[in-house]
Amino acid sequence: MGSSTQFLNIKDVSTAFKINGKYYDAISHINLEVHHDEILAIVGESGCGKSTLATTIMGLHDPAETKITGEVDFEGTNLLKLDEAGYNKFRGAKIGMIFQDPLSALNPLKRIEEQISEVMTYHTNFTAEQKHKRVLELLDQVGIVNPERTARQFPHELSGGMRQRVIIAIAIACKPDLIIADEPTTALDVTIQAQILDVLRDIQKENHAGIILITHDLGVVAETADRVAVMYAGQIVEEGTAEQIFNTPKHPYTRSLLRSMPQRDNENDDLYVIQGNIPSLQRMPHDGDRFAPRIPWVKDSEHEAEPTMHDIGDNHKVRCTCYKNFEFPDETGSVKL
Ligand SMILES: Nc1ncnc2c1ncn2[C@@H]1O[C@H](COP(=O)(O)OP(=O)(O)OP(=O)(O)O)[C@@H](O)[C@H]1O
Repeated sequence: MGSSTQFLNIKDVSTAFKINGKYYDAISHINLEVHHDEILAIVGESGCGKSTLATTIMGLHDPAETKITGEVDFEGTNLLKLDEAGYNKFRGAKIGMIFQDPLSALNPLKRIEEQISEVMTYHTNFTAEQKHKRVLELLDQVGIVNPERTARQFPHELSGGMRQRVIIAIAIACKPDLIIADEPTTALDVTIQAQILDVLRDIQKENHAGIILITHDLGVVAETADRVAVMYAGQIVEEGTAEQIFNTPKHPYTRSLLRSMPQRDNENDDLYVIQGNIPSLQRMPHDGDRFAPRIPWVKDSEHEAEPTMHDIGDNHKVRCTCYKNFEFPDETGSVKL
């Protein structure tokens, strides 16, 4: 991946929420780059900060309740310095967003055509005729078989999968360079899920967009992503190509996630369960390896006091040194879970 295609650079970004008058970090010192023509998956358990990262990039936080530091450089503009009017020029135009629940993202009272056209009315000078043509083109691009008919329908007349296709059509209407998809297939059944992921992949290829795909589902990541950032407790703990993450995972958290993933060809139903939980924001440790309490058999001396990201070659990065000698208890045979 050449650095020339990089267009989003997230630098040292932290977002803290105000809880009972005090600020607590939900994401801490995030550094990430997104390139054109790639799908970057952000993966981790519920509560690890994936959505907070997405909404921070999109400027969707109330400044009275959140403290955001760092820089989000999008094609030369630091998004974090924009006011609401400034952000509105980017959202829907150069940055498209796809949320988990297509029903709540659509207006129940408006026909599909009107909802897709709106974004073009706001961001382009298209005539009514041009917009109509583009609506049909978009519905076709997201795999809707009868665009004319669907354009005239209301959201409640469509299935969940169709609604998610419409949401994608809205997100890509102005050919954004960046698409942020937050759990885009979680509400859908497996077959439809695969179809929607195909649509996303096709769009990324056709539009040369960069896509940030947020998911807790490693199956989705394996199907779709070019690169992967694994998040734990508000930090990135490992980053690499999909191949590096799936074939040579390093961080104990990544390895635990992979071990807890159901395998199609695995006859053994006993899935690995990661001990404990992600700490709440108020209980988040600030020193040491945040994952250490969940791998208690690893000695303190194996962890760095202040874990940093290590580039272990070919841009494969891993936080903390504890990965070096890490083994699961059943691999060493010496510790019982
Ligand atoms: N507005 C808020 N006020 C206070 N705490 C928040 C707020 N939004 C998120 N959090 C907390 O921040 C942490 C990260 O949440 P976030 O929703 O970003 O995680 P996530 O990985 O996207 O999880 P999920 O997959 O369940 O959406 C959690 O502890 C959550 O409770």
